[in-house]
Amino acid sequence: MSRLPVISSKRALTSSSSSSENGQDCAPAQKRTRKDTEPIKPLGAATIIGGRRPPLAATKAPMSRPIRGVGAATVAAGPSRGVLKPSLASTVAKGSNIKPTVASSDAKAAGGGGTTKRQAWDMKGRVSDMEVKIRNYQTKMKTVNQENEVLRSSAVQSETKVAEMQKELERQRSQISMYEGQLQALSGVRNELEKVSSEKSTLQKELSNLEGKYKVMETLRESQETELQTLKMKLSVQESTLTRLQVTLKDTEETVRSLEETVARQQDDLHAREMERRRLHNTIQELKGNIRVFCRVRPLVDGSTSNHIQVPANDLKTITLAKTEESHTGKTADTQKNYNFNFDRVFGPQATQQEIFEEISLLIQSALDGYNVCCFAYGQTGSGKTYTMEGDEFDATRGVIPRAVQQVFRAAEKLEKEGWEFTFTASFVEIYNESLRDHLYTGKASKRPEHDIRKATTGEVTITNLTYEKVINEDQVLGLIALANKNRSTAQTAQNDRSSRSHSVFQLDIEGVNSGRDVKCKSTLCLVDLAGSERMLKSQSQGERFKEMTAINGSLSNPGIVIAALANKESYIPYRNSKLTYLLQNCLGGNSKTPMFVNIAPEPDSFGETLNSLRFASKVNDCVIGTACANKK
Ligand SMILES: Nc1ncnc2c1ncn2[C@@H]1O[C@H](COP(=O)(O)OP(=O)(O)OP(=O)(O)O)[C@@H](O)[C@H]1O
Repeated sequence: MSRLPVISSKRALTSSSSSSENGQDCAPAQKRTRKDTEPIKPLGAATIIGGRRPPLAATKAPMSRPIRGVGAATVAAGPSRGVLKPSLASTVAKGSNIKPTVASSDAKAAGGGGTTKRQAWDMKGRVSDMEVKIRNYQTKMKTVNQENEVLRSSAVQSETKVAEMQKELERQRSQISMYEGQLQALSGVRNELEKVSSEKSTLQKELSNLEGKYKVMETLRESQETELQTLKMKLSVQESTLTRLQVTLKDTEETVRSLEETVARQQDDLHAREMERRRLHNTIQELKGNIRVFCRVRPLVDGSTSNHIQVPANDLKTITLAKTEESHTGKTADTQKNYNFNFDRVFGPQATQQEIFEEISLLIQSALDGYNVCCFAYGQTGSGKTYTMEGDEFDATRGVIPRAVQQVFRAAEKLEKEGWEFTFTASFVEIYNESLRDHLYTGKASKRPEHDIRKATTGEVTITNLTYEKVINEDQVLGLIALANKNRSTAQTAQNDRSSRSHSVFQLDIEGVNSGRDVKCKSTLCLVDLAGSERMLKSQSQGERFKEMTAINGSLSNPGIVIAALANKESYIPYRNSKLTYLLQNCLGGNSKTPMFVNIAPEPDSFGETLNSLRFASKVNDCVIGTACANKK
């Protein structure tokens, strides 16, 4: 179909080429053909034969008017039906070449048979020419018709070909659509392939990762295998060692059994020796005296030495108080009066807290052996009683109470290894003006309870509503002492000089049980910081102050009176004379050990009070109370 224009042009070319082949004569003839409306029919010649024509028209007609062959016409129509083969085209070209032949025949005819021109009058000749011409034309027509037939058959062939080609086209189209379908399927496949390939690359990455991990695991496995081998070797070594050790163990168990028997025997020995030690220890203490009095001289505030107090360096038991009496007349020399006192030990101003404690530590030890121990500090205000009993917070300056507590807990710890179990109960009470105040009270001040001293039928003395705190170590006791000091300073603020005029009694009740030996012991360690011992002139004291002074004086002298009564083995011991003696009755009797510190102030103006203190202490020192016995069951 698309080749039609090409064929037309070919046809045009063929036509033009044929024109050029025919020479110039043909071209004007074609032009004329287009202008003429009426073609000249061949029959016209016959008509021409019969009629007369002007010579010009007669000569002109065969020259100018080409006879259009049927074949030529058919050829013109032919190309529109399809593609012409080159052979056909040449045939057509040949067909178209007929024109010049006819034209030349015409020319011959017109010329009257070749180069000879017919005369006008030679009608016969001219007719014959015409007939020749007609015959030529007829021959030509036949040829053209034949060619036409050829062309037709060729066209039919072409149509068949076209139909075949259309069929082919259809087939190819369906093939194309099939291919397109396949292509679509293939593009799906390609997508699938791309997906698969991306999955593949992911899997490859994973694979390479896994390979890496595998390598690591492999290395690990190898190292673990090596380790396993080493362990196996060690195990086998250890197994053989174990076998050896098991044999040794049996031997050792035998040895342990025999050693245990030895230990048990030795523990029995140890216990017997411990009991013997206690007995001997306490015999020594008793020989030394259950009442022991120590004198301690406080250093002067400026560090200088006091002239009226003499503590000989070579005699640790004597103190001399020297008084220079001026001559009344002035004629005689001043006389010096010496007051000599003997005590269990005299400590000069340089004595340390450690030295002080060492002196009583053996007595404190007795508290764990079941003996009641009551340690007093006696002396005028400011003489150093509290310093001796409590001391300062630093290790070197700690007083008797913290050191005693430390010793008791350490000794208890050692005794626990020998089967003893101890329980400790602490209390801290103040006796002021014959009334009791709990130093460990932590409640509201307005709700402070009243206290009273009670004696049970067992002989045990307790204070009602008092805080009795179970303690298990030294630190807890130190915490309670700190609480007591806080309570005391609060009371001190409310009432001036109260602490100087009150007694502070720290008590540690000790109960020990040795269930293995079926032994029990019970004792009380009492550490008492007495009120200032200075005497007040009765004339200076009135009302409450007088009452207070009487109470202090009574309670201070009453321990001495009680001790004296005990020493004299009197039938009535006046414990009830004061709250202090009533509270401490179990610690003052024959069942107790009583160390007492008499503290003296070195200032010259304290001479009188110092003399009084030393006299009182000396009296106590002279008392010999009966043999103490431990509270053991
Ligand atoms: N041996 C000593 N060495 C150094 N300083 C001491 C000594 N004895 C006492 N002092 C100091 O002297 C001052 C008075 O002592 P302390 O308070 O112990 O006297 P006290 O007899 O308890 O008085 P009070 O009856 O008023 O309670 C305190 O500052 C104390 O630190």
